[in-house]
Amino acid sequence: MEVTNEIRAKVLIEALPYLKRFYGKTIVIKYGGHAMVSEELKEAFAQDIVLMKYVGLRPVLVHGGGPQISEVMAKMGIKPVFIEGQRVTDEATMSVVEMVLVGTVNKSIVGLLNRHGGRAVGLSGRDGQLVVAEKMKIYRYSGEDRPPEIIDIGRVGKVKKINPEVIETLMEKGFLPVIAPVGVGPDGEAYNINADLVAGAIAGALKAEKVIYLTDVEGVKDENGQLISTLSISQVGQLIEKGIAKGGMIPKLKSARKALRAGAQKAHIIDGRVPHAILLEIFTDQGVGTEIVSDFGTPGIQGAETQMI
Ligand SMILES: Nc1ncnc2c1ncn2[C@@H]1O[C@H](COP(=O)(O)OP(=O)(O)O)[C@@H](O)[C@H]1O
Ligand SMILES: CC(=O)N[C@@H](CCC(=O)OP(=O)(O)O)C(=O)O
Repeated sequence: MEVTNEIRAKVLIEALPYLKRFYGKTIVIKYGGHAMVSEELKEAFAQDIVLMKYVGLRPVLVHGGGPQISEVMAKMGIKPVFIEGQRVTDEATMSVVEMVLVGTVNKSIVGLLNRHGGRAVGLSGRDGQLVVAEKMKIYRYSGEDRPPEIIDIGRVGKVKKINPEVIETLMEKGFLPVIAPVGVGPDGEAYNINADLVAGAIAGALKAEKVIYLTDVEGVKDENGQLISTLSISQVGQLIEKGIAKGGMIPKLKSARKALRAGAQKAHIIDGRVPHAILLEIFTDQGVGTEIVSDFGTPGIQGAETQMI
């Protein structure tokens, strides 16, 4: 198709209401390890983030790196094990996690963004006590008259508190924070935290306009494999309880629900394999993936879902 000047102008004008609406607003983006595939996609991703920043939005990036951790573990002869989407993390695994997330993945994203003029600064949740962690226990429902089974998954954390001052200070000075999901425990020790949970907690603490999870599926699918375009937080429990949302989708949905309850406006789960997925979501009428919205006043559907506490 020939791109005429008329089409070029139309595309820019279509973005105008979104530019006005989101000017000065904080957008938290979770960049999943599965979305960091080709060089071409990484470049498109970096352009989107830097463009957002230059048109006056305040992006904050939280990245994952699960597949990259598993790859290094495999080379070391350690077999990755996941329970409810959480990596079982013993001491040896924790060293690999921190080395890969903070030492390799974080630095390469910072480098990529800075090549595009992003003024990115890399941090882990240990810097400035940004992400205070406590040990996560997994409680599994084991029948009506029985106490829940407690599963110990090692040095895996959940977010206890976010101290956002360090990222606020960086953003005020025009820097772009890029955060690796490693938290700090009460004795200064490192905790491995699922990046979705960190992104949601940061979005909640910053009362972000949006939290966007970039992943490797179109969005959340229903029991028939059809894309759900809008989901309210009261439907999240049921999707998990019925086993429709499984594995890595569970922490995304729970974290989105938590972010919205804490004051973030909206969450989106979108396909990071689509070039410029973020721009399409924020600046066009079409919207992509699944949006998750609040429905205060509607009681949540509670069930016997496995709880990550
Ligand atoms: N209901 C669902 N809809 C869409 N994806 C789902 C659903 N349930 C489970 N998933 C799985 O969740 C995965 C995304 O989570 P994950 O692998 O952790 O990605 P990331 O590394 O991007 O965080 C998808 O690839 C898909 O296999
Ligand atoms: C506890 C836990 O599972 N932590 C994750 C942290 C990285 C992550 O979340 O990466 P993705 O977003 O790419 O999946 C892990 O070890 O894989």
